[in-house]
Amino acid sequence: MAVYTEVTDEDLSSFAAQYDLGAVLSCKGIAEGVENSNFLLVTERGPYILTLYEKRTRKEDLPFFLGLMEHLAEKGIACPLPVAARDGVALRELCGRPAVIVTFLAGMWPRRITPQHCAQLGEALARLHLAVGDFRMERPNALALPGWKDLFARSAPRADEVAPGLRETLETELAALEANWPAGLPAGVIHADLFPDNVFFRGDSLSGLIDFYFACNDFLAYDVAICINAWCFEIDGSFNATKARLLLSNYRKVRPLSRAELDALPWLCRGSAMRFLLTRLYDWLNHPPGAFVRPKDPLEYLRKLRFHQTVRGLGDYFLDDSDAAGA
Ligand SMILES: Nc1ncnc2c1ncn2[C@@H]1O[C@H](COP(=O)(O)OP(=O)(O)O)[C@@H](O)[C@H]1O
Ligand SMILES: N[C@@H](CCOP(=O)(O)O)C(=O)O
Repeated sequence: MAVYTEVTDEDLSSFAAQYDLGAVLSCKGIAEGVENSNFLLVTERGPYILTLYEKRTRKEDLPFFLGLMEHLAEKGIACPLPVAARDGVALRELCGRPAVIVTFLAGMWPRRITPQHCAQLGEALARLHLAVGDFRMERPNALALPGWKDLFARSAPRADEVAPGLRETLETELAALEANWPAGLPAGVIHADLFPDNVFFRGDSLSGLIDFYFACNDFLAYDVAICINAWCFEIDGSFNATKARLLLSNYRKVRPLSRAELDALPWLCRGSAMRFLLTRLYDWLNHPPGAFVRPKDPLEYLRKLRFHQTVRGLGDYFLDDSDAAGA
């Protein structure tokens, strides 16, 4: 994350006094991430994460996110669990922001992605998709086509400052996505931001998933496309087919992918590239002065988008049906 809201010692002590967590021993802003303000809060009971929800996280969506984490934890998915204060309520307010304490998840996110990380990710993503099958709350995806158009409209006047011709590229691609976006694929609750920094490993084993604050209802295969973009490209921009093959084959061992989902992958990958290109572009152009945050590079996602624009089917990803659909 980042830290957008500073919390004074006095604010923190009266906030923590509402919980049965003992005295606060330390509270330190976490530099990673970009969306919300996160602090590592150490109390007499151990380490916790204190999150203050910022700009893109709407207060009315918080019961969905917190309910989802509780549901997943009950289903045996390792993820943070909201901690209730003495009155039984987890969602509170601190420094004028909605705020929650969640349990601390041990592990580290992988700085250098290996094919084995991708294999474990594929299985964990499919398990997540099965585990939410009976989660009854819903949240439409605010960052689907209408949300992309809105972000584009707000960034378009200055887009060419980031790369010459970017405005026109985005406009043309949005029209193509609108004309070709798949319909009727299997849908459910997706994580929607399962990047390497949201997946923890202990040693070589995946130990848990965090950051459910973009979770929403959408096509399950769109979550797969988000992961392909986030995990299967190298720093030099090249696509790593071995990583994608392992991600897909381990996913489908738990949840098979239909023919329609496979055929839709190129468009889902283009849409996912567009989504992260647009949020990064908007954040790049609207960086809050003085905030403790490192905006992410929008052009990384422009390069990924350009790659997917050349793809016509699974073969262009050097994948075939047996990699993805089942042997
Ligand atoms: N439950 C948790 N357990 C351990 N570390 C966490 C937990 N939640 C967040 N973190 C730490 O905070 C960082 C940012 O959290 P994240 O939820 O990704 O923030 P944001 O929503 O702002 O992107 C993570 O990379 C991790 O280092
Ligand atoms: N994953 C997004 C940014 C959101 O950051 P996170 O800290 O919530 O993972 C991106 O890379 O653009």
